[in-house]
Amino acid sequence: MLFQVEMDVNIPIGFDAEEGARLKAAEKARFQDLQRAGTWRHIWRVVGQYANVSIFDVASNAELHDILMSLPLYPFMTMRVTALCRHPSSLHDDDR
Ligand SMILES: O=C(O)C[C@H]1C=CC(=O)O1
Repeated sequence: MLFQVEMDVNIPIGFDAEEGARLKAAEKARFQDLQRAGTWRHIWRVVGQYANVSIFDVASNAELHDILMSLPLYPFMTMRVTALCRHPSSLHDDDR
């Protein structure tokens, strides 16, 4: 199952810089593990914002929920999730 997830990150001004750096490093490692596994299929930076648009490939809504809630930066994120399915005109068989 494919989902588009839009993530906006908002770390408050004045948040401990060392803890912020630790959380960002943990987030990057978690992201790269999920990317290698094929679960976090795509990510793009939204120009001019601390935000991304991502595509996840998961087995269930519950799996996506658990992944998103376990992200190190989750407490500082606002997310919008959109379920996707293959467009009938697509040439790509893996769009599902
Ligand atoms: O930078 C972000 O958009 C937040 C998050 C998503 C992947 C990652 O490494 O950090």
